[in-house]
Amino acid sequence: MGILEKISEVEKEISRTQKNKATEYHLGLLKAKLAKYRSQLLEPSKKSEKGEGFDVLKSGDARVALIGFPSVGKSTLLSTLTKTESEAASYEFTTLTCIPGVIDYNGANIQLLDLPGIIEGAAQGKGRGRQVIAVARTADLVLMMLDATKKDVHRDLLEKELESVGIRLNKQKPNIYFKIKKGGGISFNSTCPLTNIDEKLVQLILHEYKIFNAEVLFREDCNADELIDVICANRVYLPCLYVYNKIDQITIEEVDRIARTPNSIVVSCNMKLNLDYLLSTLWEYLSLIRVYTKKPGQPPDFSDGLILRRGVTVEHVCHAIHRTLAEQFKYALVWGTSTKYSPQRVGTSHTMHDEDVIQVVKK
Ligand SMILES: Nc1nc2c(ncn2[C@@H]2O[C@H](COP(=O)(O)OP(=O)(O)OP(=O)(O)O)[C@@H](O)[C@H]2O)c(=O)[nH]1
Ligand SMILES: [K+]
Ligand SMILES: [Mg+2]
Repeated sequence: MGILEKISEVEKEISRTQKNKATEYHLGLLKAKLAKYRSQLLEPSKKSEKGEGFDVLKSGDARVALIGFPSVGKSTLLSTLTKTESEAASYEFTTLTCIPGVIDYNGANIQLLDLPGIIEGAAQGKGRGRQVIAVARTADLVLMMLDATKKDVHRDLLEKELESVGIRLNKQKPNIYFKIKKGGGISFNSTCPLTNIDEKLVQLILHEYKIFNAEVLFREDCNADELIDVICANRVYLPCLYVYNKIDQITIEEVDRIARTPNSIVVSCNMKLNLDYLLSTLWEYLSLIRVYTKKPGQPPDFSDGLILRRGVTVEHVCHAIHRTLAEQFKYALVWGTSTKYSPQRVGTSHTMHDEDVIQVVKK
């Protein structure tokens, strides 16, 4: 019997079995069996190694990857926040591929990717861990879903998995200037006192990587790990939101404690608790802003804002409106929190805020 047949046999048996006190144990065993078969299905065979079903086209204004242990409620969240249905069930490894959905929020399209659960050893290729992690690297944000009824070890384990493949969560890229040279040895400098590393250690590390000519300038007090990250150059720095699901199952004191930990949000997907707050936090963490355009003598077009990133300037806005607008730019009028007066006349280098209104005046 093939693995898929075994799975469907067990599924049939589960649906045949009446749910009551007497069958509790039997049902539990069946579910464990189902999870075992499903995890076997996840073992990378030569075929699935390539990541079939995982190369989903990037679309929309931002991409969010759902990472978590099996059965924490990832698919339930996707089905709740988007128009896409992703199968959710009480057994582990229900989801086997990458399922994209779209969150429509503040006029932005945020691509949400439901993924198979990952477990310890994922980075080494356990289950579909490697494919899942590869998808996470392409995201603008990791939404790490955790089961609020379980201990915090899950969070540490997942962080370690992602760390081990070069994903850095809620960390800035170390401020070290590093450039490999053709000759001249290693030039080492710093603009601040270094308490974790010295010239000798830097040299040792660089030699380990067979680098003998380079310029290294520490602009902050970094340690050896951070230097290695810069040398390796393939690290990705992603914001991460820890979303604790199933708070309907824990005490209010526990909810309160978890909600106070950094970068964490408490929700219940089943009860639809706190999902609005989750969305507004996602928006913040993705650094998304809306900018509304206005034609002279007309009210702003609030129905169709431009979705941009925090920190964009008027020049970026011009490019987003039309390819050639920046060349014809004379000045712009801006209303909103980015200016002292409303409206204020600004140039191309002015930085825009969320919900600003702009009117571009051409030459
Ligand atoms: N009590 C409670 N159960 C929930 C909640 N959200 C989801 N669940 C249940 O948790 C189980 C697993 O949900 P899924 O959405 O399949 O979880 P998943 O993380 O996608 O699981 P895999 O795809 O197997 O990794 C289901 O039985 C859900 O009904 C919640 O807020 N509270
Ligand atoms: K599940
Ligand atoms: Mg799922």
